[in-house]
Amino acid sequence: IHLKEANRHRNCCSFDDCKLTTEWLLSRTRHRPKIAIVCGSGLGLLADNVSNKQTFRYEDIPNFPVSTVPGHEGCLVFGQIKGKSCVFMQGRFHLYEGYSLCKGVYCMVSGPNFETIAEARMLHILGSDSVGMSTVPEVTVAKHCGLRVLGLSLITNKVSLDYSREEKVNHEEVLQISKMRAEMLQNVLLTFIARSHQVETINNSNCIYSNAV
Ligand SMILES: O=P(O)(O)O[C@H]1O[C@H](CO)[C@@H](O)[C@H]1O
Ligand SMILES: Nc1nc2[nH]cnc2c(=O)[nH]1
Repeated sequence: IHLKEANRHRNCCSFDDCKLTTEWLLSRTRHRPKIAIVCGSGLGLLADNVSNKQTFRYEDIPNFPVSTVPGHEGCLVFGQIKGKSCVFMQGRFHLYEGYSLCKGVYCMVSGPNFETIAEARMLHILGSDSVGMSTVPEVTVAKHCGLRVLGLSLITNKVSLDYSREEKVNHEEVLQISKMRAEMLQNVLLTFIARSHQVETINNSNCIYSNAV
């Protein structure tokens, strides 16, 4: 499947676009890497010595962005190093190429009921990417107190924008998905806490990254 060139420079793909990319890759490789390495300019050779190598050109992967900079081959390379599955990105994406980080807007409604389809459509038109019933009040108060805040929200369900859609959101589904993803979130939290001293260092050096935390 090839996307039109114009589509390739969109900053964000939808959930369904990313799902298609994931399924396409999962069905073509047996590698299930836990380590991913993004190779900088001219450093694509870091992937040269992997065993059981499997290479996909970015342009052949559905919904995948393409590299435009010389020295960035534009390949996703799966392989093993010391028996561990890895994936290398031979070519990365830069702000100056028109790519940017995928940021989302979280919006809160007071609940306890879920938003109606009309309300969901309104939030969508206003630019919201996700909706919950919490977090905003806590963050507002925390910022007033001068605290630095990191909000982690688990996206548990799709919000319906369509009257013909049969499925309705329900709290049981939210709890079920939360339970399924709790371990993953726990790992994110553990890693974050373990590395929080790095964040301190980065903040103290006034690196732009500090704005993300
Ligand atoms: O925001 P938390 O408390 O995680 O729970 C969210 O999930 C519930 C909806 O199923 C609501 O209570 C909403 O606030
Ligand atoms: N407002 C809102 N809060 C949620 N919390 C979990 N799922 C939802 C949802 O679909 N809407």
